[in-house]
Amino acid sequence: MSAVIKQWQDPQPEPQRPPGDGIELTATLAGQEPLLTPAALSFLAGLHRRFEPVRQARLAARRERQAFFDAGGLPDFRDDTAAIRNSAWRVAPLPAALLDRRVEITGPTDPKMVINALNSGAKVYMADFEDSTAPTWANLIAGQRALRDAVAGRLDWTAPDTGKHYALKPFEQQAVLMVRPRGWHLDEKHLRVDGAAISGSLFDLGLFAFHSAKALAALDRGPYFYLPKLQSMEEAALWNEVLEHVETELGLEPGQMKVTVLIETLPAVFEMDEILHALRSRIAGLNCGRWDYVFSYIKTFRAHRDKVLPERGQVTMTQPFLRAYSELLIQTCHKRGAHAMGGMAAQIPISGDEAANEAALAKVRADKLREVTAGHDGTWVAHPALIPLAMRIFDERMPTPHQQHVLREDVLIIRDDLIKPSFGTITRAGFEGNVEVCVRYLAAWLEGNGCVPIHWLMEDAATAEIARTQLWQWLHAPSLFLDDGTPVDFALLERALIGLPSKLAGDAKLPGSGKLDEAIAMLDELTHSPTLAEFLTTPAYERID
Ligand SMILES: CC(=O)SCCNC(=O)CCNC(=O)[C@H](O)C(C)(C)COP(=O)(O)OP(=O)(O)OC[C@H]1O[C@@H](n2cnc3c(N)ncnc32)[C@H](O)[C@@H]1OP(=O)(O)O
Ligand SMILES: O=CC(=O)O
Ligand SMILES: [Mg+2]
Repeated sequence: MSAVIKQWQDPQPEPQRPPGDGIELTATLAGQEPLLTPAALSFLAGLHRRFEPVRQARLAARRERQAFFDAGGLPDFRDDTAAIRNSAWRVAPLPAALLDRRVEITGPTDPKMVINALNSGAKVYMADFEDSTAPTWANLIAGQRALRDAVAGRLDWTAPDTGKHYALKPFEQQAVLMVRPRGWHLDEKHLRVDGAAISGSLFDLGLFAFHSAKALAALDRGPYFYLPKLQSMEEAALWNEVLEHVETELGLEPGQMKVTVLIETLPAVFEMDEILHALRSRIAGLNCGRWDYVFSYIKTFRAHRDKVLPERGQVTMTQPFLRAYSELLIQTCHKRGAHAMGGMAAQIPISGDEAANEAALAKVRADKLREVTAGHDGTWVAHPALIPLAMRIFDERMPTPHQQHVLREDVLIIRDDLIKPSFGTITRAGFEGNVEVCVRYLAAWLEGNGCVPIHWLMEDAATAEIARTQLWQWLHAPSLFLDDGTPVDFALLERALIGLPSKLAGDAKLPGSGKLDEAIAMLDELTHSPTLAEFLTTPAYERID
């Protein structure tokens, strides 16, 4: 289990800032000053002042578009951007370090994870301030420090309980570092500029770039980023402007900072060409962020009774709407000279049960085989033990560094393929499983842990969001029944919630055990609310330090 970071131990002298500069830090941790220097804060404030109005406009555009879907509208390819889709252009050539990305490991940014991931043998490590991180100030500061020290080659860590020492392998043997900042919808409440919270995206990306961009550029390693949860080409254009500005401010070459965009919202799948185009001087690929994509499908169609999905376990990548999404992503990327990255299988290794472990690994193997056969250029794993398995499959099936030559011209995907209803059932176990995952994940998150194993599946903000939005949609859809004929109603939810504390009581090591009551109350409130909350993490963020 990744440890929750508490505090730094090495206090530094207090830096001085001019009074009345409009910058306010509302939290302090011993030792945060070397990161949040006056120059770094002024750089972040500059980002905020320049880009906050546009961020707010983009968030308002999301709300407007959702109102159209709620009124019965359906997503579609845009008329006003047909010229981008229909003309010939390619993205800028990819840097050498990003040509072969066959296996990427992802994970939170505490020092042990960072060292383990960089040493793991994966081609890339995506250091995650997003789906797998609960953005407590302590986690963010420790993560930023770990990444800055890793880039500088001086990160090491000793486990306080066992005394085990962790140190980085030589640079040439490390995975290539990519950083995923939070999405546009999240604020960083601990840094306020002119009275308003700065965007979490700008804080995460800006602070990392401020400290490490020059060093990474000197190593010919970017910096490189994964950009999450975009919904439109205008949001991609905003990112491009931010990155151009950062390059200018930090004295980097134009296009030095490369990005991979997660296509993990339903609106974005209709704008993949446009997103690549908006970022064409710096984009290295798109990624099938399948878990958020399913979450977004549910959210977009919250009011569409005919698009209700079956229980989570039945929504696999072989459902027609998900297969269409992955094939269109591959076709679009390869046409434009970008990598088409696959996504995350949720299974993790199971210790102490050989048969169950083999069954879990077989599912991961099947998923990776599907990806490489479809034409993906690489994939994600959640755990280091899965790297050899994924690597073997890609090595066997992809002898070249990537397979951009696989154009998938056999694929013809139209709008209706991408929004096709899925068939399946909702069982009692599926309903109760959603309740359990929501409560346990939320409880862990409130304690500062953004990624936990539950029943040997990796659960993070994206997978938990599927469970949460499914419950809301099922409970608010008229006349919905479990496969045994039981009506899906609030009585069913109450029974599941009431039974949960006793079901979990025996597990003293349960992440989040101190926050179960708070999590139960939150889920109860979120599911009863007549409107669907856009993100679980927004109200939950108000409750963490
Ligand atoms: C939908 C999406 O966005 S997917 C992307 C976001 N999600 C992720 O990145 C998931 C990352 N994975 C994880 O956080 C973890 O693997 C978990 C929580 C699922 C399981 O963690 P644990 O229960 O600690 O796993 P386990 O005990 O088997 O770990 C064994 C070792 O591997 C390490 N490890 C596990 N996962 C990772 C990882 N992703 N990166 C680096 N090291 C890891 C552990 O730190 C531990 O190290 P140690 O032996 O030195 O102590
Ligand atoms: O970020 C990845 C996802 O699946 O969501
Ligand atoms: Mg995601």
